[in-house]
Amino acid sequence: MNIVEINNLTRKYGRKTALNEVSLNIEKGKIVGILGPNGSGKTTLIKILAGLLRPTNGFVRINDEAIGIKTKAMVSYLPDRTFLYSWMKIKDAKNFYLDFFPDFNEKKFDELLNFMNLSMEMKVTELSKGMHEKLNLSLVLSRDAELYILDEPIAGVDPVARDQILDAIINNYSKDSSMIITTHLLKDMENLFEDVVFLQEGTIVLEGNAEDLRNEYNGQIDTIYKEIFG
Ligand SMILES: Nc1ncnc2c1ncn2[C@@H]1O[C@H](COP(=O)(O)OP(=O)(O)OP(=O)(O)O)[C@@H](O)[C@H]1O
Repeated sequence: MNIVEINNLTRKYGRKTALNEVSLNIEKGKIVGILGPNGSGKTTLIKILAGLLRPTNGFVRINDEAIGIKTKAMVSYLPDRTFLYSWMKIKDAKNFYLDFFPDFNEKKFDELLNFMNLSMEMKVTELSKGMHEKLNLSLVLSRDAELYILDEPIAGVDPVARDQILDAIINNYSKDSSMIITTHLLKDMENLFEDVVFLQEGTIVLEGNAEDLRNEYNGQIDTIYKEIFG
């Protein structure tokens, strides 16, 4: 059973083709890494899945539904930029999510916040970059969503916080849900991925089960990445 079906997807920005006839199926219950250098089309792909950008051509289905209100309700999306207001304390951010998303799980959020060493009274503007990422990730993972889409979840955090975030992702992942994650930090993240997809200039150049690729290429995904893009 596929959670995501992408068929001949093309996205252009004016003359620039950011995605060129991409086809990809993502199986339910998997954690999939979308990998590729700057400008390869990762964010474009993710924004289309999150319903924030329209394709120029082709189609995408999530749980057999065309992108729209129904799929937006199933997808919990972590953008690569912050989306909270500067007047907010963490407790306001929580209430904002509670109001907005019927699947927001308050208990899960309280536990995650505690795990991330954050507290309700902290002001959003007074958080460091890494703390901010931890908060955003706590919010996004606290939805009982079918599909989580995380764009660069550990960029800009120190190694200890990185491990903490990776643990939070692993602990909060259930086989009933699926995850799509983009990253440049393959060394840190590759063990999380069951499947990986390599994007180059808007085209898929390699995809498959991470363990199979390690065996086939006799190296880590990080090494394969450097061979392809280096
Ligand atoms: N709003 C836009 N207008 C014009 N071109 C854009 C726009 N957004 C992205 N592009 C172009 O589309 C291509 C793909 O960009 P995208 O942001 O999807 O890449 P990415 O793989 O996410 O890169 P990064 O790793 O740097 O975040 C790039 O060539 C980029 O310049």
